[in-house]
Amino acid sequence: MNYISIKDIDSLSKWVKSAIKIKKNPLKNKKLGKNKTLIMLFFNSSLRTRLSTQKAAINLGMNVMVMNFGSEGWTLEFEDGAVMNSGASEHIKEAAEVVSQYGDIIAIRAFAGLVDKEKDYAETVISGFLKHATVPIVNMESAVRHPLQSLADAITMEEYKTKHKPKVVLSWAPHPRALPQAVANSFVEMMQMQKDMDFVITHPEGYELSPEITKDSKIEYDQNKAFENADFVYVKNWSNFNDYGKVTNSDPNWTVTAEKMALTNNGKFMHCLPVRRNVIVSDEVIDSENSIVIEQANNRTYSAQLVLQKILKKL
Ligand SMILES: CCC[C@H](NC(=O)CCC(=O)O)C(=O)O
Ligand SMILES: NC(=O)OP(=O)(O)O
Repeated sequence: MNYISIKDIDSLSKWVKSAIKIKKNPLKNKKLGKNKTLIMLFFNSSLRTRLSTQKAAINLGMNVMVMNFGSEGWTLEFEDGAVMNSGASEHIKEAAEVVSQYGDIIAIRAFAGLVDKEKDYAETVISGFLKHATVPIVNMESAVRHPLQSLADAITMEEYKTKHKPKVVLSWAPHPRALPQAVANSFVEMMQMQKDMDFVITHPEGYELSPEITKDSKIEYDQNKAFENADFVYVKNWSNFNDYGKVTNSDPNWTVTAEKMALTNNGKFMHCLPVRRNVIVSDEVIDSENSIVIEQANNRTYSAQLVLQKILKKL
């Protein structure tokens, strides 16, 4: 069993309930991971994913090895049949098979390069590990998806929802750098699995996410209209998908302010973090009692622990 996409989950409601049960007694399965090793490979920076996934493994009694592959590992070649006479020092085939000798589960973070859309949306890096590794693979944010994050998001909304069918808004906000679409993609895919939520995506025209992700999800180009009567406001920047990897809009009118949150139904503010204060969201909003970003980050441990637990039980 691998965990690459939120769609690897057979029943989101059952997984969310199981994660909340784990949260109530996180050391219940302390023996399950005894003498099993989680290897975490980071091609990019992390705070929450690195610490929460390691904490989850420790809660299950696992050994953990962490490597900053991006700065400490060899440059990898992902093309089969490549003549390796230039940059790459090692082929993914050897790297994945060798790492598989040292661990029982491999977790990988490798962000989108945001240069070659085809390469990124082919999930080249994590697909290379999936193809050549001989142990299960967990996605800690790939080019296209961040399923540990969106499972934690689902757990958090379950804990904080106050009505049967809450209105949930995914809102773009400006950012000075070109960021991946992965977090937004996984949030959309998770929301499409929710049975009783009213979901809308809001962003400037031209900032549509991949239509293969959004499918028939509702899109509202007027942010204020989207915020009206919302119960949850999930905010995330992403770089342009159509003009791939570019920052073509930095409009500060999309920054989430108290005035915009006043349009909601006393809505909760959510963000995966890290967040650029006073660019993505004002201090007033993220410091308000309606902000649940810290509990959302806390739930990353239980999202990861449920995934690892399910994989360990199948080893
Ligand atoms: C969980 C989010 C990870 C990453 N975020 C960033 O790279 C933010 C970097 C910055 O704000 O400088 C992203 O947007 O995918
Ligand atoms: N939300 C999240 O994945 O945070 P990090 O990038 O700090 O791991």
